Amino acid sequence: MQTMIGVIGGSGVYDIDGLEEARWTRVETPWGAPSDEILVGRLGGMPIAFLPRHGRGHVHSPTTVPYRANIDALKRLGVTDVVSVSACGSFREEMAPGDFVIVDQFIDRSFAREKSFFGTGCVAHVSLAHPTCPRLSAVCADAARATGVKVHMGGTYLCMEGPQFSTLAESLMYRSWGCDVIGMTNMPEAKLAREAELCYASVAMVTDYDSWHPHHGEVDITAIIATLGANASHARTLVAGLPQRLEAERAPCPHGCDRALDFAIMTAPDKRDPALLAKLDAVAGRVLKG
Ligand SMILES: CSC[C@H]1O[C@H](OP(=O)(O)O)[C@H](O)[C@@H]1O
Ligand SMILES: Nc1ncnc2[nH]cnc12
Repeated sequence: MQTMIGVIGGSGVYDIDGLEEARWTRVETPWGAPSDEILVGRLGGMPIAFLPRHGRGHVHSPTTVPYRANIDALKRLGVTDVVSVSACGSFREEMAPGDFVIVDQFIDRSFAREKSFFGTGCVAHVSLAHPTCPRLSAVCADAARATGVKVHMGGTYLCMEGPQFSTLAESLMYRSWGCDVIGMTNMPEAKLAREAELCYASVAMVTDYDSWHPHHGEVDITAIIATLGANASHARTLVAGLPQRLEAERAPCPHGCDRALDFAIMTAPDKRDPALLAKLDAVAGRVLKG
């Protein structure tokens, strides 16, 4: 199978440059419209799809991002490896604004979002103990280091609902839980990527110290936006470095991301809802066909 990179650009990252044969494409999905058209093309000879998570012009809030449509659309286009690029607050002194954190764990505190492609008529339970792909994460870390930014390998991302930032009490509590960074979007994105059998890596770019830090006061969106600009430029350089670090002919994921549904579907074949099965054509076609 051919490798195809899918990049989901977060706040401040609404396009990428350097693509050959680039065109913005509208993709319809059974889960509605994705956040925006998707920029498809080739980068360093490798097929790539770029989707701005909030849409160009930042239209969608973290709650209204159509997460299922976004992941389905990338899968439908042939994407095999999803790189999520996000802004985040930091709970660690050493994870400073401008640093990149290659996230490997999540605590999901979001509550107003659809979190699964499956449900009544086709129930599935995928494993999420290791929600990111170590192979793809290592590639992202290497590409991030090459941009010159400080890279932290591994970190726990607290996903809050938002759109308001945390209270001081919440910020202190998340810190006491051992969280490293905080954002509003990587869940349910990572869960859905796993259900869709896509490798998923999360590059979290620190913009602020949330509100716990005694010397940095509360989160200030103006300061965040100032940091976003430099982070976004490093993110674009990181993305440009991905194709040379990935195999064009893709070996199966050694961590099994691309086989996550092998034993996950619980609903007996004769009890499955044909309407839901039809919606699952891209996400679960591999295991539902035949
Ligand atoms: C602009 S600060 C808050 C906003 O930024 C992050 O977005 P993304 O994860 O898409 O980069 C954060 O999650 C909030 O949505
Ligand atoms: N402190 C913060 N909390 C939640 N999301 C963020 N995105 C960037 N900074 C953030």
